[in-house]
Amino acid sequence: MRVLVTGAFGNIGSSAVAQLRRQGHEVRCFDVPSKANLRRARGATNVVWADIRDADAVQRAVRDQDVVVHLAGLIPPQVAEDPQTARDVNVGGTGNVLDAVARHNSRILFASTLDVYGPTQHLDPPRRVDDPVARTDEYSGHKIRCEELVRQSPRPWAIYRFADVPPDEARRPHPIMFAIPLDNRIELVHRDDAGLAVANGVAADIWGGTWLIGGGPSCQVRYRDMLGRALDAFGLGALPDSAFSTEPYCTDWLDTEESQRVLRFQRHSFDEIMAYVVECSRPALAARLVLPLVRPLARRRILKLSPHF
Ligand SMILES: O=c1ccn([C@@H]2O[C@H](COP(=O)(O)OP(=O)(O)O[C@H]3O[C@H](CO)[C@@H](O)[C@H](O)[C@H]3O)[C@@H](O)[C@H]2O)c(=O)[nH]1
Repeated sequence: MRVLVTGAFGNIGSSAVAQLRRQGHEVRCFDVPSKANLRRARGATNVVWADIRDADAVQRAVRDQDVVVHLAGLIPPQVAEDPQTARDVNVGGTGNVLDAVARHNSRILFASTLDVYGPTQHLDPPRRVDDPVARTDEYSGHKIRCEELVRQSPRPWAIYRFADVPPDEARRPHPIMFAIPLDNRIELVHRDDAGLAVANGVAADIWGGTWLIGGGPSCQVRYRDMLGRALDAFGLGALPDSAFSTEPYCTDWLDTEESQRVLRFQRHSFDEIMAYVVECSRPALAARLVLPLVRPLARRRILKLSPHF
Protein backbone atom coordinates (compact mmCIF):
# COMPACT_ATOMS: atom_id res chain seq x y z
CA MET A 1 0.00 0.00 0.00
CA ARG A 2 1.06 3.62 -0.45
CA VAL A 3 1.03 5.22 2.97
CA LEU A 4 1.64 8.88 3.82
CA VAL A 5 2.79 9.43 7.41
CA THR A 6 2.50 12.98 8.75
CA GLY A 7 4.72 13.68 11.75
CA ALA A 8 6.91 10.94 10.30
CA PHE A 9 10.02 11.81 12.31
CA GLY A 10 8.32 12.09 15.69
CA ASN A 11 8.41 9.56 18.49
CA ILE A 12 5.66 7.25 17.21
CA GLY A 13 6.10 8.37 13.59
CA SER A 14 9.69 7.22 13.16
CA SER A 15 8.89 3.79 14.56
CA ALA A 16 5.72 3.51 12.44
CA VAL A 17 7.60 4.45 9.25
CA ALA A 18 10.32 1.83 9.89
CA GLN A 19 7.78 -0.91 10.51
CA LEU A 20 5.53 0.04 7.59
CA ARG A 21 8.57 -0.14 5.29
CA ARG A 22 9.62 -3.46 6.81
CA GLN A 23 6.16 -4.79 5.97
CA GLY A 24 6.62 -3.77 2.34
CA HIS A 25 4.49 -0.63 2.21
CA GLU A 26 5.56 2.32 0.08
CA VAL A 27 5.89 5.13 2.62
CA ARG A 28 5.98 8.87 2.03
CA CYS A 29 7.10 10.95 5.01
CA PHE A 30 5.65 14.39 5.72
CA ASP A 31 7.13 16.58 8.45
CA VAL A 32 8.47 20.01 9.33
CA PRO A 33 12.21 20.54 8.77
CA SER A 34 13.09 21.10 12.43
CA LYS A 35 16.67 20.45 13.54
CA ALA A 36 15.68 17.23 15.32
CA ASN A 37 13.68 15.99 12.31
CA LEU A 38 16.50 16.72 9.85
CA ARG A 39 18.85 14.75 12.11
CA ARG A 40 16.44 11.80 12.32
CA ALA A 41 15.76 11.92 8.58
CA ARG A 42 19.38 11.53 7.52
CA GLY A 43 19.40 9.09 4.61
CA ALA A 44 15.60 8.90 4.42
CA THR A 45 13.92 8.80 1.02
CA ASN A 46 10.52 10.01 -0.19
CA VAL A 47 10.27 12.92 2.24
CA VAL A 48 8.01 15.97 1.92
CA TRP A 49 9.27 18.81 4.10
CA ALA A 50 6.24 21.01 4.74
CA ASP A 51 3.92 22.40 7.39
CA ILE A 52 0.66 20.61 8.09
CA ARG A 53 -1.01 24.07 8.17
CA ASP A 54 -0.15 24.47 4.46
CA ALA A 55 -3.31 23.13 2.79
CA ASP A 56 -1.78 23.04 -0.71
CA ALA A 57 1.26 21.10 0.44
CA VAL A 58 -1.00 18.61 2.21
CA GLN A 59 -3.15 18.19 -0.93
CA ARG A 60 -0.06 17.47 -3.03
CA ALA A 61 1.32 14.98 -0.51
CA VAL A 62 -1.94 13.02 -0.15
CA ARG A 63 -2.48 12.60 -3.90
CA ASP A 64 -2.10 8.89 -4.88
CA GLN A 65 -1.88 7.66 -1.28
CA ASP A 66 -4.06 4.76 -0.10
CA VAL A 67 -3.82 5.62 3.60
CA VAL A 68 -2.78 8.71 5.55
CA VAL A 69 -1.43 8.05 9.04
CA HIS A 70 -1.93 11.48 10.60
CA LEU A 71 0.44 11.96 13.53
CA ALA A 72 1.62 15.56 12.98
CA GLY A 73 0.70 17.65 15.97
CA LEU A 74 1.84 19.42 19.08
CA ILE A 75 1.62 17.58 22.39
CA PRO A 76 1.94 18.67 26.05
CA PRO A 77 3.78 20.52 27.46
CA GLN A 78 4.37 22.52 24.22
CA VAL A 79 0.62 22.97 23.62
CA ALA A 80 0.27 25.20 26.68
CA GLU A 81 3.19 27.39 25.60
CA ASP A 82 1.42 28.70 22.49
CA PRO A 83 -2.21 27.48 22.47
CA GLN A 84 -3.19 29.38 19.32
CA THR A 85 -0.39 27.89 17.23
CA ALA A 86 -1.11 24.49 18.74
CA ARG A 87 -4.77 24.80 17.75
CA ASP A 88 -3.84 25.80 14.19
CA VAL A 89 -1.49 22.83 13.90
CA ASN A 90 -3.65 20.25 15.68
CA VAL A 91 -7.17 21.17 14.58
CA GLY A 92 -6.41 23.21 11.44
CA GLY A 93 -3.84 20.65 10.27
CA THR A 94 -6.29 17.79 10.76
CA GLY A 95 -8.87 19.75 8.75
CA ASN A 96 -6.36 20.04 5.90
CA VAL A 97 -5.64 16.31 6.00
CA LEU A 98 -9.36 15.45 6.03
CA ASP A 99 -10.03 17.72 3.01
CA ALA A 100 -7.18 16.08 1.10
CA VAL A 101 -8.25 12.55 2.07
CA ALA A 102 -11.78 13.28 0.83
CA ARG A 103 -10.52 14.80 -2.43
CA HIS A 104 -8.07 11.97 -3.19
CA ASN A 105 -10.21 9.02 -2.02
CA SER A 106 -7.75 7.99 0.64
CA ARG A 107 -8.27 6.73 4.24
CA ILE A 108 -7.19 8.34 7.48
CA LEU A 109 -5.73 6.77 10.60
CA PHE A 110 -5.75 9.56 13.19
CA ALA A 111 -3.58 9.73 16.34
CA SER A 112 -5.54 10.72 19.44
CA THR A 113 -4.80 10.20 23.10
CA LEU A 114 -6.20 8.81 26.35
CA ASP A 115 -6.23 12.43 27.59
CA VAL A 116 -9.68 12.73 25.97
CA TYR A 117 -11.17 10.85 28.98
CA GLY A 118 -10.17 13.59 31.43
CA PRO A 119 -9.42 12.63 35.06
CA THR A 120 -10.90 9.19 35.77
CA GLN A 121 -9.20 7.97 38.95
CA HIS A 122 -12.55 7.97 40.77
CA LEU A 123 -13.86 5.34 38.32
CA ASP A 124 -13.05 1.65 38.20
CA PRO A 125 -10.41 0.87 35.56
CA PRO A 126 -9.97 0.15 32.74
CA ARG A 127 -11.14 2.89 30.38
CA ARG A 128 -13.11 1.57 27.44
CA VAL A 129 -13.63 2.95 23.93
CA ASP A 130 -17.23 3.95 24.69
CA ASP A 131 -16.49 5.84 27.94
CA PRO A 132 -17.49 9.52 27.77
CA VAL A 133 -14.85 12.09 26.86
CA ALA A 134 -14.22 15.35 28.76
CA ARG A 135 -12.22 18.38 27.70
CA THR A 136 -9.87 19.32 30.54
CA ASP A 137 -7.25 21.43 28.74
CA GLU A 138 -6.22 22.75 25.32
CA TYR A 139 -4.68 19.47 24.18
CA SER A 140 -7.63 17.24 25.12
CA GLY A 141 -9.96 19.85 23.56
CA HIS A 142 -8.02 19.69 20.28
CA LYS A 143 -8.10 15.91 20.17
CA ILE A 144 -11.82 15.69 21.02
CA ARG A 145 -12.61 18.20 18.25
CA CYS A 146 -10.38 16.33 15.78
CA GLU A 147 -12.02 13.00 16.65
CA GLU A 148 -15.43 14.60 15.86
CA LEU A 149 -14.12 15.89 12.52
CA VAL A 150 -12.54 12.54 11.64
CA ARG A 151 -15.80 10.67 12.37
CA GLN A 152 -17.62 13.00 9.94
CA SER A 153 -15.25 12.07 7.11
CA PRO A 154 -16.94 10.60 4.03
CA ARG A 155 -13.88 8.35 3.69
CA PRO A 156 -12.90 5.33 5.86
CA TRP A 157 -11.32 6.49 9.13
CA ALA A 158 -9.80 4.99 12.26
CA ILE A 159 -8.81 6.63 15.53
CA TYR A 160 -6.02 5.39 17.81
CA ARG A 161 -6.05 6.66 21.40
CA PHE A 162 -2.48 6.22 22.62
CA ALA A 163 -1.41 5.61 26.22
CA ASP A 164 1.88 7.16 27.38
CA VAL A 165 4.60 6.44 24.81
CA PRO A 166 8.01 7.21 26.35
CA PRO A 167 10.38 8.65 23.72
CA ASP A 168 13.81 7.33 22.79
CA GLU A 169 15.57 10.31 24.32
CA ALA A 170 15.52 11.83 27.80
CA ARG A 171 12.45 13.89 28.65
CA ARG A 172 13.74 17.18 30.01
CA PRO A 173 12.59 17.90 33.56
CA HIS A 174 9.47 20.08 33.32
CA PRO A 175 6.81 21.23 35.83
CA ILE A 176 4.34 18.85 34.14
CA MET A 177 6.13 15.94 35.87
CA PHE A 178 4.73 17.21 39.19
CA ALA A 179 1.18 17.62 37.86
CA ILE A 180 0.50 13.87 38.03
CA PRO A 181 -0.35 12.47 41.49
CA LEU A 182 2.07 9.71 42.43
CA ASP A 183 -0.67 7.13 42.91
CA ASN A 184 -2.33 7.86 39.56
CA ARG A 185 -2.86 4.78 37.41
CA ILE A 186 -0.83 5.10 34.22
CA GLU A 187 -0.33 2.78 31.25
CA LEU A 188 2.74 2.79 29.05
CA VAL A 189 3.31 1.40 25.61
CA HIS A 190 6.71 0.89 24.00
CA ARG A 191 7.24 3.21 21.00
CA ASP A 192 7.98 0.18 18.83
CA ASP A 193 4.69 -1.42 19.89
CA ALA A 194 2.86 1.83 19.12
CA GLY A 195 4.57 1.90 15.70
CA LEU A 196 3.68 -1.74 15.13
CA ALA A 197 0.02 -1.02 15.95
CA VAL A 198 0.07 1.60 13.19
CA ALA A 199 1.85 -0.65 10.70
CA ASN A 200 -0.41 -3.64 11.39
CA GLY A 201 -3.47 -1.39 11.31
CA VAL A 202 -3.26 -0.03 7.77
CA ALA A 203 -4.00 -3.43 6.25
CA ALA A 204 -6.35 -4.65 9.01
CA ASP A 205 -10.08 -4.28 9.54
CA ILE A 206 -9.86 -1.15 11.71
CA TRP A 207 -11.96 1.27 9.66
CA GLY A 208 -14.84 3.03 11.35
CA GLY A 209 -13.41 2.17 14.77
CA THR A 210 -11.66 3.78 17.72
CA TRP A 211 -8.81 1.71 19.16
CA LEU A 212 -7.04 1.90 22.50
CA ILE A 213 -3.27 1.53 22.15
CA GLY A 214 -1.64 0.70 25.48
CA GLY A 215 0.95 -1.86 26.44
CA GLY A 216 -1.59 -4.15 28.15
CA PRO A 217 -1.82 -5.45 31.73
CA SER A 218 1.97 -5.80 32.13
CA CYS A 219 2.33 -2.06 31.46
CA GLN A 220 -0.35 -0.88 33.91
CA VAL A 221 1.40 0.74 36.84
CA ARG A 222 1.24 3.74 39.17
CA TYR A 223 3.03 6.96 38.24
CA ARG A 224 5.19 6.44 41.33
CA ASP A 225 6.56 3.16 39.87
CA MET A 226 7.41 4.72 36.54
CA LEU A 227 9.02 7.88 37.87
CA GLY A 228 10.85 6.04 40.64
CA ARG A 229 12.40 3.66 38.13
CA ALA A 230 13.70 6.56 36.02
CA LEU A 231 14.98 8.62 38.97
CA ASP A 232 16.75 5.59 40.45
CA ALA A 233 18.44 4.87 37.14
CA PHE A 234 19.96 8.35 37.16
CA GLY A 235 21.01 8.03 40.77
CA LEU A 236 18.68 10.82 41.82
CA GLY A 237 16.54 8.82 44.26
CA ALA A 238 12.86 9.34 45.07
CA LEU A 239 11.50 12.89 45.31
CA PRO A 240 9.32 13.90 48.27
CA ASP A 241 5.59 13.16 47.90
CA SER A 242 4.80 16.77 48.82
CA ALA A 243 6.32 17.94 45.51
CA PHE A 244 3.50 16.26 43.58
CA SER A 245 -0.02 17.41 42.88
CA THR A 246 -2.96 15.64 44.46
CA GLU A 247 -5.38 17.05 41.86
CA PRO A 248 -6.86 14.33 39.60
CA TYR A 249 -4.95 13.92 36.33
CA CYS A 250 -5.93 12.26 33.06
CA THR A 251 -3.97 9.03 32.85
CA ASP A 252 -5.48 5.59 33.37
CA TRP A 253 -5.37 1.93 32.43
CA LEU A 254 -6.98 0.94 29.14
CA ASP A 255 -9.01 -2.01 27.94
CA THR A 256 -6.84 -3.15 25.02
CA GLU A 257 -8.23 -6.65 24.61
CA GLU A 258 -9.92 -5.93 21.28
CA SER A 259 -7.10 -3.80 19.85
CA GLN A 260 -4.54 -6.47 20.77
CA ARG A 261 -6.75 -9.16 19.18
CA VAL A 262 -6.89 -7.23 15.91
CA LEU A 263 -3.49 -5.51 15.85
CA ARG A 264 -1.14 -7.95 17.68
CA PHE A 265 1.23 -5.18 18.78
CA GLN A 266 1.93 -5.70 22.52
CA ARG A 267 5.46 -7.08 22.68
CA HIS A 268 7.11 -5.21 25.57
CA SER A 269 6.46 -5.27 29.33
CA PHE A 270 6.82 -2.34 31.75
CA ASP A 271 10.29 -3.58 32.76
CA GLU A 272 11.41 -3.71 29.14
CA ILE A 273 10.03 -0.24 28.41
CA MET A 274 11.81 1.28 31.41
CA ALA A 275 15.07 -0.52 30.56
CA TYR A 276 14.82 0.96 27.05
CA VAL A 277 14.04 4.46 28.36
CA VAL A 278 17.01 4.33 30.74
CA GLU A 279 19.30 3.03 28.00
CA CYS A 280 18.23 5.75 25.55
CA SER A 281 18.63 8.57 28.04
CA ARG A 282 21.78 7.32 29.78
CA PRO A 283 24.16 10.25 30.29
CA ALA A 284 27.70 10.01 28.89
CA LEU A 285 30.26 8.20 31.05
CA ALA A 286 31.89 11.46 32.19
CA ALA A 287 28.51 12.80 33.34
CA ARG A 288 27.79 9.51 35.15
CA LEU A 289 31.06 9.77 37.03
CA VAL A 290 30.34 13.28 38.33
CA LEU A 291 26.66 12.59 39.00
CA PRO A 292 27.15 11.49 42.63
CA LEU A 293 28.90 14.83 43.28
CA VAL A 294 26.20 16.99 41.73
CA ARG A 295 23.29 14.84 42.93
CA PRO A 296 22.05 17.26 45.65
CA LEU A 297 22.21 20.18 43.21
CA ALA A 298 20.44 18.21 40.47
CA ARG A 299 17.66 17.20 42.90
CA ARG A 300 17.26 20.81 44.05
CA ARG A 301 16.99 22.05 40.46
CA ILE A 302 14.35 19.47 39.61
CA LEU A 303 12.36 20.15 42.78
CA LYS A 304 12.40 23.87 41.97
CA LEU A 305 10.15 23.06 39.00
CA SER A 306 7.41 21.86 41.35
CA PRO A 307 4.73 24.46 42.10
CA HIS A 308 3.71 22.36 45.15
CA PHE A 309 7.02 22.13 46.96
O1 LIG B 1 3.90 22.25 14.06
C1 LIG B 1 4.21 21.05 14.10
C2 LIG B 1 4.61 20.43 15.28
C3 LIG B 1 4.96 19.10 15.25
N1 LIG B 1 4.89 18.40 14.09
C4 LIG B 1 5.33 17.00 14.05
O2 LIG B 1 4.45 16.14 14.78
C5 LIG B 1 5.17 15.03 15.29
C6 LIG B 1 4.90 14.91 16.77
O3 LIG B 1 5.65 13.89 17.32
P1 LIG B 1 6.18 13.88 18.85
O4 LIG B 1 6.19 15.27 19.39
O5 LIG B 1 7.39 13.06 18.92
O6 LIG B 1 4.99 13.16 19.63
P2 LIG B 1 4.46 11.65 19.62
O7 LIG B 1 4.59 11.09 21.00
O8 LIG B 1 5.00 10.84 18.52
O9 LIG B 1 2.91 11.99 19.37
C7 LIG B 1 2.03 11.13 18.68
O10 LIG B 1 1.09 10.63 19.61
C8 LIG B 1 0.31 11.63 20.28
C9 LIG B 1 -0.61 10.88 21.23
O11 LIG B 1 0.14 10.26 22.21
C10 LIG B 1 -0.47 12.42 19.27
O12 LIG B 1 -1.15 13.47 19.94
C11 LIG B 1 0.47 13.04 18.24
O13 LIG B 1 -0.30 13.69 17.24
C12 LIG B 1 1.32 11.94 17.61
O14 LIG B 1 2.31 12.49 16.75
C13 LIG B 1 6.67 15.30 14.99
O15 LIG B 1 7.05 14.59 13.84
C14 LIG B 1 6.69 16.79 14.71
O16 LIG B 1 7.75 17.21 13.86
C15 LIG B 1 4.46 19.00 12.94
O17 LIG B 1 4.39 18.37 11.88
N2 LIG B 1 4.11 20.31 12.97
